[in-house]
Amino acid sequence: MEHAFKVDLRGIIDLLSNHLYADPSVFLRELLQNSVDAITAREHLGAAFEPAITALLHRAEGQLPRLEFRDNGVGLTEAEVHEFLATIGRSSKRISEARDTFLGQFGIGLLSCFMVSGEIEVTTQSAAGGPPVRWLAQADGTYTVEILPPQEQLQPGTTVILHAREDTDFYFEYDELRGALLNYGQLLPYPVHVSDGQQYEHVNAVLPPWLAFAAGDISKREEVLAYVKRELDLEAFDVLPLGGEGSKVSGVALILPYSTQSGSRQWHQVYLKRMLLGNDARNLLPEWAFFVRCLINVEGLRPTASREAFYEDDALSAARESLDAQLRAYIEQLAQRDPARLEAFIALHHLPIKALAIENDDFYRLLIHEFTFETSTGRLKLGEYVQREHLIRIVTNLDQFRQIAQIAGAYGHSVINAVYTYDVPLLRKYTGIMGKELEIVDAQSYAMTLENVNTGGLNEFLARANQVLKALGCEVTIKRFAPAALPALLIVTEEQRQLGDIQAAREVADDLFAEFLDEYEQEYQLVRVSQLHLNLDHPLIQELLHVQAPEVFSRLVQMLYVQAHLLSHQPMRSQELGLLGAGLGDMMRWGIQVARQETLN
Ligand SMILES: Nc1ncnc2c1ncn2[C@@H]1O[C@H](COP(=O)(O)OP(=O)(O)OP(=O)(O)O)[C@@H](O)[C@H]1O
Repeated sequence: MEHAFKVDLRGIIDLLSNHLYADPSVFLRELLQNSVDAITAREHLGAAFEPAITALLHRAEGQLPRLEFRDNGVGLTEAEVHEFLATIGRSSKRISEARDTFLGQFGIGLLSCFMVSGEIEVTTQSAAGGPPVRWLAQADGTYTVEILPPQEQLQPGTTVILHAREDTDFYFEYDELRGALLNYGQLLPYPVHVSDGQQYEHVNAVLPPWLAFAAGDISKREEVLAYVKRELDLEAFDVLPLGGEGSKVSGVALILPYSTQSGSRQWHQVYLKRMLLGNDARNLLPEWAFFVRCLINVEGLRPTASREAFYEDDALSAARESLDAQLRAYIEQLAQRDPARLEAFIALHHLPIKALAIENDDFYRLLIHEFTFETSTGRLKLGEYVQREHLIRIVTNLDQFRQIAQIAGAYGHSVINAVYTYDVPLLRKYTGIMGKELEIVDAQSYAMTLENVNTGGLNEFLARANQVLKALGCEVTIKRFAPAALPALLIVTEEQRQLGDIQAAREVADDLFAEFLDEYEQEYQLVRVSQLHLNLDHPLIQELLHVQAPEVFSRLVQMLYVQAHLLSHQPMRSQELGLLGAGLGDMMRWGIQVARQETLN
């Protein structure tokens, strides 16, 4: 036996309201869209008429409001009412030859009215003639069809009547209704009016200036920026037109005036055939473009049933590629025409731009020289850096960078501090794309490049100096290096640095934490010592070689150590602070002694 499916309309309404549509106000979008389609269909018949869509609110004392939504479109015959209004999923538009010109196609949109009204009443006069028909549908899935007496003067068109419920009263307030119609219908090609008997408005009388700007009128630029500031509360960094001749997409991209991250919530205004679809263009814009907000109208794409996104098809890919190319072109043009503005743009949005450069070679070539890095010779654009250096030297740890930065300059090197997000992959890519070698530098291997000294005659001196600093875990070497004004350089290994941190923490910790730190410290006891490189080219070191008095010698070596320690930006432990205090005390005492001696003489 063959049976027909039964449909539980309440289940379907629940599905639509809770799972398909973002919020109940979309019933107005669906009504608008049906009216626009009906007017378009009537125009296809070649009829001459003034298209009009009107939303009329009726509010009577003590009663819930009623909305009459009228259009003078093609209307429906009795047979069409049964076929299209009363059959869920059946749409006159899908079977039409002109289906591409219509907004609707799924045959479910009208049901969204049940989200705000217990019944839907449709009165319609077909452009094909015949009597007017009234269709009255209940949310329980029952409906009646009534043939009304023919009226000579009646123009084709359709009126949908909805009755507010207690819980949906809000959507029937004049301001709310006007706002929603403006939101959805601002760009529609047919006039949309709203009235409650006292107030009246032509909702889409004024088109927003971005439409003309997108169509090529660049004189509208300032107007667009002012409009965006007023209506969207956005002081855009820049605005660029999207689309162009023959494009399915036309609109504007607003460059955000603040930094944003890829995960942050994004809004756009996306219109399909000039009807607002929603605020999400996620599948229309390239992923990397999270620093733009778009106001955009799309012509040849298919919406999903919820009408809040587009079908993933070839047309969508083509539109996305075209937007991708236009946003890139904007950045390219900034690079060529307005370097100062590009700099400001990069400063704002460097993270997404760097991410894009890492993944895209063309983009990399275009912008890599524009990125600014901290180097041992100040902040530099990579373009300036590579002109000066024959090798790119990068340091990936901040402490190491500080140590190396002290001496690199004297060797004619500049090193890049590459500790920030994307720096390393971005710079590493340079060799492959631009052909310049890159070296990741660390402080110890860098210290190896200091010039060794024949220590033959200095062994005794080195033994004494090492004896002084042994308790601090520091080994003394003697080298020649530039700058000659730097008497000593302290190089601390990563492990040693952590030990320094642990010891500094241990000194201020309470008992329980101190115990834990003690244990932790044990693990680090075996690590290599730090190294104090004394600079033989420095006059002070030359003199130190001849100092015999043990007390003076120790103090001088300790003070050289403390000075180098300070310059290396290491945390000062109580040992170093103690040495600094005692050393300064001695220096002052000795100075006073010398002064006294001079007075006596
Ligand atoms: N204002 C109207 N004038 C003339 N016909 C209408 C009107 N509103 C609805 N219809 C008819 O009712 C059918 C069903 O409308 P409904 O809004 O449910 O779906 P649709 O517009 O075809 O598709 P979608 O679900 O994508 O909106 C339409 O295909 C159209 O034939």
